[in-house]
Amino acid sequence: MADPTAARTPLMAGNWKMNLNHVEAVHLLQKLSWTLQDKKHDFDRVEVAVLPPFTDIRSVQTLVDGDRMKIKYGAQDVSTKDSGAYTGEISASMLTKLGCTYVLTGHSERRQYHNETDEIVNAKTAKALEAGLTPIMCVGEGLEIRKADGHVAHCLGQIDAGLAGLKPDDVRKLVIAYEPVWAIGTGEVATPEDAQEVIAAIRGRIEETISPSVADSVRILYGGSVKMASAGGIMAQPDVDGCLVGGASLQVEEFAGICRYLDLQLGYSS
Ligand SMILES: O=C(CO)COP(=O)(O)O
Repeated sequence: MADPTAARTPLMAGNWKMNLNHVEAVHLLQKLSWTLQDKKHDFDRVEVAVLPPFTDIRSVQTLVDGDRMKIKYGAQDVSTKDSGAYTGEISASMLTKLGCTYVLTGHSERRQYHNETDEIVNAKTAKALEAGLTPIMCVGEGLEIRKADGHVAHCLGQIDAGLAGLKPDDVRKLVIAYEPVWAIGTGEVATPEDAQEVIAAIRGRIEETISPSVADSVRILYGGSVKMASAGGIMAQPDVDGCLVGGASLQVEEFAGICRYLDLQLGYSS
């Protein structure tokens, strides 16, 4: 049996999407770092990462290195190719060279607006791992599927296809994010129980198809309209290992509050 209470360091990742130029990115990151430092945030207890647009990453790298920040960073997409005539694409090794730790694969906005299939998501995830990046592979159902009660099966299908052919030790390292499409940017946050249901099913599937020890290690995040006020309840669920935050990650106080959910959790439950 997979042990849902196995020690997994929570991860709070801010997906900035197509927001903030490199100057704005530096300002926001400085403020975030000061705020977290001020509150004596323990980065070993809750890991913090930001995922800026490609054009910001070099500036983020310079700031993080120069100020020895413990905040990690990464990208929102990666090519399935190594190099060559692929206009507009960014390779995994380019991201590694910029000190990226993470890269999103299969975000629903890439699936929806760029026709990314499960096969493409699988190829991107494999490329990222090969280059030493940690993919944050996203899955999630749309509203119609949720209404028809097909959400668990849909997400497990995306998991099977996205992880196909990966080595167990690679799956152990990666991060999965469950982001119900109907909860993204809508203010419609899934209940903690909704998040737990799907995330526990994903962990169960990994236990079945890979191994219990991999299922115990892999971190699975929830994403979709997470705010400071909802983070505590979501994080109280045994299988939820962090949050992938969109809109609220652009507001320093909100995102810092989400990262500090442990300090604030008591307040939320009273
Ligand atoms: O898509 C998301 C993060 O990747 C969620 O976005 P929101 O937090 O803005 O709903």
